Formats: sequence, structure tokens, C-alpha cells
Amino acid sequence: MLHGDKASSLSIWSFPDYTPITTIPLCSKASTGGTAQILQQQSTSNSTVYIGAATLLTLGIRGSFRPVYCEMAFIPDQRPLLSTPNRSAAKTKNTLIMDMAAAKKPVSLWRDIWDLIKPDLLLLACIVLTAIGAAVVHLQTPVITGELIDVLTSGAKAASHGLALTIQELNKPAIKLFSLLSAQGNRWKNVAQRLRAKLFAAIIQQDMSFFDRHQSGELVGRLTTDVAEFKSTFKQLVTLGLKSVTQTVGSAIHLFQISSSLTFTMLATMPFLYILLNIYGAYLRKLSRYSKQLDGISSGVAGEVISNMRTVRAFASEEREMDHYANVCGDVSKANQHMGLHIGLFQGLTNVSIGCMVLTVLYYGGSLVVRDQLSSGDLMSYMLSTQTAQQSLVSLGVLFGQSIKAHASAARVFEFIHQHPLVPLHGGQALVQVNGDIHFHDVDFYYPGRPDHQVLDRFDLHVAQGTTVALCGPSGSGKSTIAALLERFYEPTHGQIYLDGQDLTTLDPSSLRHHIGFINQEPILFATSILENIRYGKPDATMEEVREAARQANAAIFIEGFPDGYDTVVGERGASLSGGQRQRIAIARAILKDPKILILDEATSALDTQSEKLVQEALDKLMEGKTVLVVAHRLSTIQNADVIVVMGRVPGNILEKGTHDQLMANGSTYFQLHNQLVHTENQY
Ligand SMILES: Nc1ncnc2c1ncn2[C@@H]1O[C@H](COP(=O)(O)OP(=O)(O)OP(=O)(O)O)[C@@H](O)[C@H]1O
Repeated sequence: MLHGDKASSLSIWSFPDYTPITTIPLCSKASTGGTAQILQQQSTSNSTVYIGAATLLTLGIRGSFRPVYCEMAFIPDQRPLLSTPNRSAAKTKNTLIMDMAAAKKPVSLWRDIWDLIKPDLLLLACIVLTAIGAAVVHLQTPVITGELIDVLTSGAKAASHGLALTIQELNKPAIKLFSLLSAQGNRWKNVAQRLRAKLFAAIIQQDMSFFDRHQSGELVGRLTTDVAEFKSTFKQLVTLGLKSVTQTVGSAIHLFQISSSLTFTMLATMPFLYILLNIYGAYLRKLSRYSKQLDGISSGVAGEVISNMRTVRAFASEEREMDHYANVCGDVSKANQHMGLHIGLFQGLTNVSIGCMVLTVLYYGGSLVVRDQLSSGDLMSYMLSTQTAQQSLVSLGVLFGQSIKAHASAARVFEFIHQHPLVPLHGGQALVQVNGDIHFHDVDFYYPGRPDHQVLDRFDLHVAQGTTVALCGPSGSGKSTIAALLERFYEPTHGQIYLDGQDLTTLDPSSLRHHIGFINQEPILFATSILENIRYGKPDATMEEVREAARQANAAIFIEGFPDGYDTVVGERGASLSGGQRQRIAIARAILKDPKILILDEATSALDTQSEKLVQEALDKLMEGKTVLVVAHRLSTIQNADVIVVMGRVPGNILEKGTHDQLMANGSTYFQLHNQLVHTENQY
């Protein structure tokens, strides 16, 4: 497992019995379809624990292991070191260790569903009783009809009239029960909304790497289509399914009461049904999962194109996108057709086997009547009960087909609900006051989605409180990554980041983010009013505070020039504003938030000279007294930085001579990363 000082594969062990479950090669796509990487390395007195992250895209180990994204601890010599003392030792170092027990024991889908419907238990009990009541009433029909036939064959007209009335009487409560059942149907919306809210909450708490892996369209698809499909089938399962099961069981009891020999003969066809349900059912579930997966991809493609419509239009690639989407939809429809064919075949086979049962009854039952071992009324009653059972079994077969699809939908919904982020939103020490002294110490970083590409290698940086440090370097050298690590969007693979001397991993992530302001080249606004967008930085800000922030951000003039002023709605992502206007609203938002640390990621590079001047003035005010990390491609865009850090290999165009001289004249310290050399002019 070890190469040099790094593990080359990740072993997953069950806990607490430490049975090896699987091994995934690190830094490469694993054969199980997953990726894994080391996130932290912890030395204890007797060995080294590596804390890793694994993304298992397909599940290699059926049934027993279900994590999709998990942190875990493992050691080089393949002997797990997660004994209780070591777990606590690691915990005191704020290491995230996965509870392997949770991974080993799959959370049952039924348990999830139970948790979901628990708040509506009264409703559920009502529905169950109604369904059973309806079934019981229905079950009486064959009994009474059989009795009627026997009475008619004995010629008693008056009695028959009485019995017919009884049947009518029985129909009344049945109708009442059914109307009650359908009225309650609306209440299922509660369950769907609750599930949707739960899934949404689970999604927005995920790590940023989760959003790197999943397209927004796919996630929205899970929130809408999957939840809707799950809800409607589950509702049918509980109402119609329960009624059908009750009717099947009730009819079976009745059938045994009338003639056990006839019933045993009929049941001889049952094993075939059982095999059909089990083997074919498993295959159908697999088909359904695949089709759902394709469905998710198609939603992802559509969502991406629609949200990037300007780029699509600018490249005149509508036809290409239409073809692409049509192809993806074609794949979905092929998969659906294939599944539909098999579901049809499955239902056909179910019907044929049920038909065989009926034929058996007719043939064998008729011979019993001829031999006077069964009355004609009983045979009629038997036939009707068989019919009831048959109808119930057919509807169970149909429901079974639907439930296969719903199972796949539910699995997709609960998969995310059970996925826990590596960096939770809360936990750790809450930050009340921040000075803004930042220290990156020996940081290595690989993006979880690309574990074979090292972005930072032994990165060290000290940003003293109240200073401005500019990160300058070519595209892809890792500047934005440093900002993302500071916000704890990702965790360093190795090394630590300190804020005011405290390891970031010991701090509450949300409270940390409250103290950091971030303005980038393309600030994203929400499709609501300017007022709400500015208030996003401080939801309880008064109108006066909003106006003052807009004034300081040089945004008040253009906002007040709009007919609707602060109530102007800005369109999706702020599309109805210019880049400079969006930028200034983002600055006003940051001013309201009043963070101690500011990250400016190419904040003015997309603007024309006039807008840049206005935005720069606003930024200068915002930067006063703060610790600022400026991300820039070129030195010429950096103004008044105390320290300039040059990232990666430095091509000549980044260090234009004139700019360099000017910066040195401004008193900037200037050094290149990796060798930590303080720069002097003659080195360039
Ligand atoms: N979410 C991500 N998943 C995987 N790799 C990523 C991700 N974001 C960035 N990278 C990769 O990490 C490296 C550093 O990216 P980063 O965005 O930090 O560069 P940068 O210096 O800020 O570039 P630019 O100046 O172009 O914004 C690049 O090779 C990039 O491809």
C-alpha cells in the first residue's frame, strides 16, 4: 500500500470487526468506478493514519456497503488502526473519521420511508383502515352471491330479494370508503413536500466537490421528477396495494374454506409466479436504475444549456445543442422502451400464470360439482373469489412494475439525504471576532474530482493582519484554489491553514465564512430585486444601511436612476445589468457584510476603464483596514499590494518590467513561491 510516504490505495474496512471490504487504487479511477485520495495524514504513537475520501460511483459490494462519498481512516500496513483510543486521539486532533459502522450497515429504504411518513401517522392509519375496510366489503360479494345462487337453485324468491338488497347495502359503505380514500389522497402532497425539503437541505449542505460532480439539472431532476414518482407510486402502494393484498389474503382464506383440495391444486401454479417476481423483478430493478441514471444525465444537459443560453446563442450552437439533447433523450427513450418491454412481458407472464389458475379452477371445480362434492353456489362463490384474487394479483403485478421505478427514484433521493459532507456547515469553535492573520502551512492540494492532478505542492504563505497580498500567476497556477481553501470549500490534502493562529479545521465553517467577503470577476446575483441582492450580505439590514452600502459602492446613482429603484428585478444571475453594475452591487453586498477578510478574484478585470475606475474606488473603500487576498493574472492589474506572491512558472508577460519597477517603488515585497525567494530586480 505504501509508496514513499504516501499510500497508493485506499482500503475500506468494516467496523468494528475490521473485515476488509474493498481496496481502491488512489489517485486513479478505481475499477469500482470510484475515486479516492488522501486528505490528511495523522501520526500517532505507533503508526500513521491516513484520512482519505472516496467517491464510489458504482457500488461494487452489493447489499452490504452503500457509501457514495465518505471519509475514512486507514493505515499503510493494511491493519486498521481505528481502535477506540486511536479514534478518540484522532478526534481530538479534529480529524474527520468516518463511522464505518454507518457505512457497513445500509440504511434500509423502508426505514427512510417510515421516518418520512411518521409525522403523518394518523393520516396513514386512516388510509390503511379505509383500504382494508374497502377490501373487506368487496370480499363479501362472492360469499353473498354464492349463497344467492344456492337459494335460487332451491327456488326461494323472497329470500333472493332479501339477499340482493344486502348486496346493495354492502355497496354503500364501499362507495363511502372509496370517496374517503380519494379525498385523503391530497394529503400525500405533505409527504412529497417534506421529502423535497429534506433532499434540498441535504443537497445544499454538501461539499463543493459534490457540486463539481453533479450538474444542477440532475439535482433539480432529483428534487422534482424523482420525488414526484416516488410519491405517486408510494401512495398507490399504500392505498391500492394494501387493498389488493387484503383482498388476496381474504379471498385465499375463503377459497380454503370452500374447498382446500381445489385451492391446493390451484396453488401448484404459484412457484412459477414466485420465481417470476423474484428473478425478473431484480432484472427490472436494474433496468430501472439505469434508465433513471440516463434521465438524470438528460436533465443535466438541458439544465446546463438553458442556464448558459447566452453562450449557446453567441456560438450559434442551438442546433448542436438540440442534436445533443435529442441524442441523450434518444438514449433515455431506448432505455425506457427496453424497460417498458420487459415490464409488459413481466405483466403478461403474471397474467398468463393467473389465467392458468382460473382454468385449473374451472376444470377441477366443475368435476367436483359433477361428483356432488361441491354445490353450484359454492363453485360460483369460488369462481368470484378467484376472480377477486386474480384482479388483486393483477393490480399487485402492475403496482410491482411501478414500484420498481419508484424504488429507483427513492434510492436516488435518499442517496443524497444520507450523504454527509466532509466539511459540515457547522461544528467547531464559532468565531466572534477575527483579526485576519492568515497562514498557509505546507499545504498540498488535489481536487477530489481530479485526484491525479496536484494543484498546490508544499504551499506556504503568511498574510499578516490588515495587509494586502496579491497572488499573481498564469492561469491554472492555483490562485483561486488558495481562496477556495481559505473559505473551506475544500480541505487541504496535506498541511494546515491557520486563522489568527487557529487551525481552520477547528473553526465553525459557517462562522468563518461570515468573516470572509468574496468578489470575483463574474459576481452572481439572484433573480430578485436589487434590494434583496444587497441584503444578501446582511438579511436584517435596514433600508438606510442598504442605501449607504450602495453609495459607498458607487452603485446608488445607477440604482436610483432605474424606474423601480431598489425594487428593480435583475433577472437570472443578474442578466439585466451590466458587468460593472453587477460588480458594484456585489461590492455593496460585501460592504453590508463587513467582513474582516476580503478575497478579490480578478474583481475588475472584466470592466472597461470607466467602470473599472468606479469599481476600484468602491473596492479601495471596502479594503480599508482589512486583510485582503487579491487574485490576478498580471502584475499590471495589482495596485497597492503589500506583498506580491508569484505562483508557478512565471512567463515574461506577467512580470512586465515597467510594472515591476512601479510596484517596487510603491514598496511591495515581492517573492516567488516554492523557493520563497524575496525578489530583487536583477532576477527577472
Ligand atoms: N473544481 C475543480 N475540480 C478539479 N480541478 C479543478 C477545479 N477547479 C480548478 N481545478 C484545477 O486546478 C488548477 C488550479 O485552478 P485555479 O482555478 O486555482 O487556477 P487559477 O490560477 O485561479 O487560474 P485562473 O487565473 O485561470 O482563474 C487548474 O489546473 C484547474 O484545472
